Amino acid sequence: MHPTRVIGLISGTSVDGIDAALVEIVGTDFDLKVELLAGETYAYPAELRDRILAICGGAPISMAELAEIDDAIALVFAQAAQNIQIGHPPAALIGSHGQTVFHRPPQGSREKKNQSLGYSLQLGRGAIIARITGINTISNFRVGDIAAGGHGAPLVPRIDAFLLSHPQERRCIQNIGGIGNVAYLPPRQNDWLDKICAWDTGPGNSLLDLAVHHFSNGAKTYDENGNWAASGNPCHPLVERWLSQDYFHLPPPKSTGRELFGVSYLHDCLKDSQTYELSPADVLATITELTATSIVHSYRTFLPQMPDRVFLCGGGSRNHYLKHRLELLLESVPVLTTDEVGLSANFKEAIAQKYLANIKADCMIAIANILFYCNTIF
Ligand SMILES: Nc1ncnc2c1ncn2[C@@H]1O[C@H](COP(=O)(O)OP(=O)(O)OP(=O)(O)O)[C@@H](O)[C@H]1O
Ligand SMILES: CC(=O)N[C@H]1[C@@H]2OC[C@@H](O2)[C@@H](O)[C@@H]1O[C@H](C)C(=O)O
Repeated sequence: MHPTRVIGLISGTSVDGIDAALVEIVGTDFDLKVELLAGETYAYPAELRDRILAICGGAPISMAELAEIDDAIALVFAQAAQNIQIGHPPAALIGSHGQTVFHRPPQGSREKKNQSLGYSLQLGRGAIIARITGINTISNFRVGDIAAGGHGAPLVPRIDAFLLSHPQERRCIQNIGGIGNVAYLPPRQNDWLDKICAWDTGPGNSLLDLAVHHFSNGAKTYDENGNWAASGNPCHPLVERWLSQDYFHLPPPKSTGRELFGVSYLHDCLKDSQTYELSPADVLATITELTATSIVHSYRTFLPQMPDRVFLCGGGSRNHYLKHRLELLLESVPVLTTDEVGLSANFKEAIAQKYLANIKADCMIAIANILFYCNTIF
C-alpha cells in the first residue's frame, strides 16, 4: 500500500499558534502507521491572537467582524499549510480543525430526554484554505457528533485508540493544552473498544497562561518549563475549594472550554488568593496544582480502574513542574510523554486532524461525492 501524504492543522484553546503536521500515513484503523515528516507551530500575528482571545472571552462582535476574522484565520491556516510543505512533495489532503472560539456542551440528560444540543464554533473556513493551497481540505469535524447529541469533544481519543493502545497495558493519554482531556485505553483485549472513554478533565494551561500574563504585565504568555510556579508553594486549602466546583464532579461524558476556565474564572482565583496573601509564584503553583489535582481526581472518581501508565501530550507536557506534581499525586503510576512511544507530544493533535479528515472522507465517499463538500472547485 502506498503512503498518503497529508497535512493536519489545528489551533487549540491556548490560541498560541497553528500547529501544522505534514505526515505520511499507511493503512487504516489499527494498521495505521504514521511518519511525521515535518511539524511546526506558527505563532498567530499578535493582533489577530488578541482579537481571538477577546471573542473567546465573550466580547460582543458583529457578523461583519465575525466574517472578517473567520477569513483572517483561514488565511494564516493556509499559510501554515504552505510553509510546512516547503521542501516536500505536495500533500493530497488537508484536515483542518480551525480555531475554536465558542464551545457550549449539551445541557440536561439524554436518559431524562431533556437534553439540549451543544454548539461548538471553529473559525477558519476550509474552503478558503483549499482555494489558497489548491489542496482538498476537510474541516468542521465536531458538528456531526454534536448534531447527534454528543459533545463534539474530545475527538482525538479516537485516534489515540488506533495509535497508542497496548495489548496488555491500561493507558491514559492525557492532553494538557488550554484545557485538559483524557483518553482511557484499556488493554486491546475482548470488548476493549466498548470500554474506551474520554472527557475533558478541566483546565490545562488556560488559567496558568492568563495568570502569567497578569503577573508579568503582559511580558510573558506562559510559565516556561513551570519554573515560576516551581519557585512558589501551592496553597492546598485553596485547591480544595476550587475543586469543589460543579464541573469536576460532573460525570463523563463532559467537555468544557475557555467559557468556564477563562478570564472571569481567573479573576475569582486571584480574589480568593488575596485571603491567603499569596505571592505571584504561590498563585501560579496553586493554579498548576489545580490542573494536576483535577486530572488525578478525575481518574480516581470516574475511571473503571487506574491506568498502568499515563502518557502526557500537548504543551503542558513540557511543564516540568506540572509533570512532577502529577507524578507525586499519581503515586505508583508512571508518567511519560507520548514522545516516548514515538508519537510527537507537540503535534499529536495536528496529526490527528488529518486522520479525522480521512475518516470523514471515507464516510463521505461512501455516501456521496465528497468533492462538493471539500469546496475545492477545480
Ligand atoms: N516549555 C513549556 N513549558 C511550560 N508550558 C509550555 C511549554 N510549551 C508550551 N507550554 C504550554 O502549552 C500551551 C500550548 O499547548 P497546546 O498547543 O497543546 O494547547 P492547545 O492545543 O492550544 O490547547 P487545547 O488542547 O486545549 O486545544 C501554552 O499555552 C503553554 O501554556
Ligand atoms: C471545542 C474544542 O475545541 N475543544 C478542544 C479543547 O482542547 C482540549 C479539549 O478542549 C478537547 O476536548 C478539545 O480538543 C481536542 C483537540 C479533541 O477534540 O480531542
